[in-house]
Amino acid sequence: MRERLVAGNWKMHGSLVENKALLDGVVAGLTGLEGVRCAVCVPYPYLFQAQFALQNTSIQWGAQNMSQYEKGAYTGEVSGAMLRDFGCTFVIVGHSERRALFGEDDATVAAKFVAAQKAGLTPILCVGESLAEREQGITQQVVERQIQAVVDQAGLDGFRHCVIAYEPVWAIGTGKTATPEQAQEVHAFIRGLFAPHDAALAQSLVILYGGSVKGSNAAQLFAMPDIDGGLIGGASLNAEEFVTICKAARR
Ligand SMILES: O=C[C@H](O)COP(=O)(O)O
Repeated sequence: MRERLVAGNWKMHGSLVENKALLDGVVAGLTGLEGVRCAVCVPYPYLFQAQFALQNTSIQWGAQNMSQYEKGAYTGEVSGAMLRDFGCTFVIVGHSERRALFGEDDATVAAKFVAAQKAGLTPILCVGESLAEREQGITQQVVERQIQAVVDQAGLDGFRHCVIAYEPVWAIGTGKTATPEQAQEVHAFIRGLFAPHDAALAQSLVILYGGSVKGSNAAQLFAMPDIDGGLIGGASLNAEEFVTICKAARR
């Protein structure tokens, strides 16, 4: 049986004071919870704060981006090894905000995926179509292209130690959630891309849904056969809401 995972993506939110309350609330709410792995992906400056608060808990932590380069003259960049130094398990790569606002193309995302694994991190690879692409009926082509770019650099083997997050861009931060059926259709499609090459790998892939997941809609989404958990933006900034979502993902 595939494991369940719920990861929070705080995006560019928080402060030392706010984070303390949020982390305390998450720890209190999730202590003793079994049947689901929980994590938070925090802004770089707060990695140490997350590590300090979560190190003796079952909750894991990670970053929201990293450099594709190992080290060197790359002003402003953060390497995978640096994230490991702060105990990160996960790093998000290819979030649609990085793709759309910071010019990350498929090849760059793939290079980051490879660099993350090299550093011992588990990449959470985000894929998903825009509203225009959905309306053109090319959701599957877009998602396949984004995944193929990573297969080209990481090989199929690269997918043995990663998480995929399907995040339709039109559902991110908009309050407009994909219906469980819409999400399931794409999740099954993603799994199906791997099945002809390696059926066991396809079955073992952890595929999260992201896009306006809330305490009130999480259970219906997580009830779908190919949805293994969620990547949670806005709702991960509220401890009670995040805990509710994590509980909804329990097996
Ligand atoms: O990484 C998380 C996604 O972008 C979803 O964000 P959201 O839950 O605020 O819609």
